[in-house]
Amino acid sequence: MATTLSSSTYGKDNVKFLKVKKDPQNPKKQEVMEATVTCLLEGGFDTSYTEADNSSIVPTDTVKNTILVLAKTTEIWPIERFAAKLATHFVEKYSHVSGVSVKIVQDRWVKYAVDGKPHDHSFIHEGGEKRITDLYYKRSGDYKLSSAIKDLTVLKSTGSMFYGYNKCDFITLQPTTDRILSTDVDATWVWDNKKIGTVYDIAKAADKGIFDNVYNQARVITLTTFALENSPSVQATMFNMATQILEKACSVYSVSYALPNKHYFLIDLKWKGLENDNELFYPSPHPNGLIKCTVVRKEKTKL
Ligand SMILES: O=c1[nH]c(=O)c2[nH]c(=O)[nH]c2[nH]1
Repeated sequence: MATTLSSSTYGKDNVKFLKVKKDPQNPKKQEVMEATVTCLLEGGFDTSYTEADNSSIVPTDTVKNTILVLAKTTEIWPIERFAAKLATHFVEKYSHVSGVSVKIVQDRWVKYAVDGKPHDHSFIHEGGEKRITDLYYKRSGDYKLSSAIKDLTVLKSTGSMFYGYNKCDFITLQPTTDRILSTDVDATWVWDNKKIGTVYDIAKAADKGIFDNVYNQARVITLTTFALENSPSVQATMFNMATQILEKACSVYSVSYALPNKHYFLIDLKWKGLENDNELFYPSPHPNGLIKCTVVRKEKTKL
């Protein structure tokens, strides 16, 4: 059968390292970054697929070595800076590379307090929560950079409602003004290239603290809104969170949330003559709701 290669990309996935950064004034005062990197190349590799000609292939082993050498020899905080460093490296070094995708997933190691002050080099691994960046960079100069919080698991035991929804002959759900709300936060924000500049300006934005600031703001907004709002629905809450991030972060173009609604069902104890006033729940493993949205600023209407 006559076929043609319609698209391809390749590289190394799951490249892991932990980097220690020492304070030059006090080498026992340290920061750590544990990261998992994916780096995929595209470009003039077609004949490796279609003619078994390996001459164009930069081996995935070389891609892995590059990630580790650049992790050792360059500044890698924040992850957005390291993603830009990797992407530009491959395009600069190999003339047949036309595009690079880099994804970096950072573990959340947080210094913990000893005698009331954060210890210099002892950290807690805060659950499964990750900080993520995704960069797709093309030789033409185009790029798409996003950052994300993933698997930040939260639960509130009251302060959440759900009523007024569509009722049809398939409905069994009872309306409630008091329920448990729980989710694994997946929040992603896409950066506005017009505000950041070229891919080489990502390092400048990093120097200004933009990536760390917005990450911290997005995390605080998510957690504060989750706690303080009497949630009418997951939909309304996530829109509210995304709007606040867009209000605060002028370099962000869009904000997306993908939130599972992890159900906790009230256990019926009437058979034992016991009232269950939202005190004992069954954590239902599945199914879960899954609610997603992307929010952007409204375009200003021209007068
Ligand atoms: O916040 C919610 N949104 C829904 O769309 C939904 N659907 C449902 O059964 N429970 C909920 N809760």
